[in-house]
Amino acid sequence: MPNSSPATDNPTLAQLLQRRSCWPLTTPAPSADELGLILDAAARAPDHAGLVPWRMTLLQGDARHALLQRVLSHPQAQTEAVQSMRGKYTSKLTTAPVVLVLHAHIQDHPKAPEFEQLLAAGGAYTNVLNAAFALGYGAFWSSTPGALGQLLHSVLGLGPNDRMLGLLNLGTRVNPLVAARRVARDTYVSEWRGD
Ligand SMILES: Cc1cc2nc3c(=O)[nH]c(=O)nc-3n(C[C@H](O)[C@H](O)[C@H](O)COP(=O)(O)O)c2cc1C
Repeated sequence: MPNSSPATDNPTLAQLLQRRSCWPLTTPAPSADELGLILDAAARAPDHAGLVPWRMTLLQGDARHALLQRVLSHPQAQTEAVQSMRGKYTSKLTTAPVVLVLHAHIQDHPKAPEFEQLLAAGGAYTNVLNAAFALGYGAFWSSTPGALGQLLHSVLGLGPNDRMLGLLNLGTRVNPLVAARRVARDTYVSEWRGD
């Protein structure tokens, strides 16, 4: 199998092969209808036993700043380590016009263990990235460094079966799109021929 991508005139696949993460992001945000479509794409992820483990808490406008303030004023945030991260937390929670706090709700299931539910959630969020890109918006999936994940878990009132999986920011790209450097396919695919 050659390692370079063959040409395709399939527009869906061509777009998928060009997807990039973009940061920073600004207004305009996706319209309500566009955002609905982007979020609906999550529900087309493969999902063992139909448990719908992916969850997203949607933040827009002033709610982003309100959540940041709740995070920073949380009793567990009154440490030097957290306060030294104020700038980073502010950037992650208030730069893009739309912020999705990503979490997975894990259920006990005899055939779908936790790791499969986390994989399904990852697939759902990747669909969100691809849908945003398809509509011409920028998106970026990032971690919750330091104590941010635990603080968001607490401020959002999540439970013991909820796992924080990061932040997905959505908005308009500030910088021009730079083509992705392709990873050679044989880095991640090996063919087993039975000999
Ligand atoms: C779960 C997860 C967490 C991530 N966290 C960060 C992060 O905190 N900071 C960062 O620079 N990139 C992070 N990334 C990587 C970016 O989202 C992005 O994939 C990377 O910059 C490569 O860009 P590309 O998607 O255009 O190839 C994360 C990716 C995943 C899947």
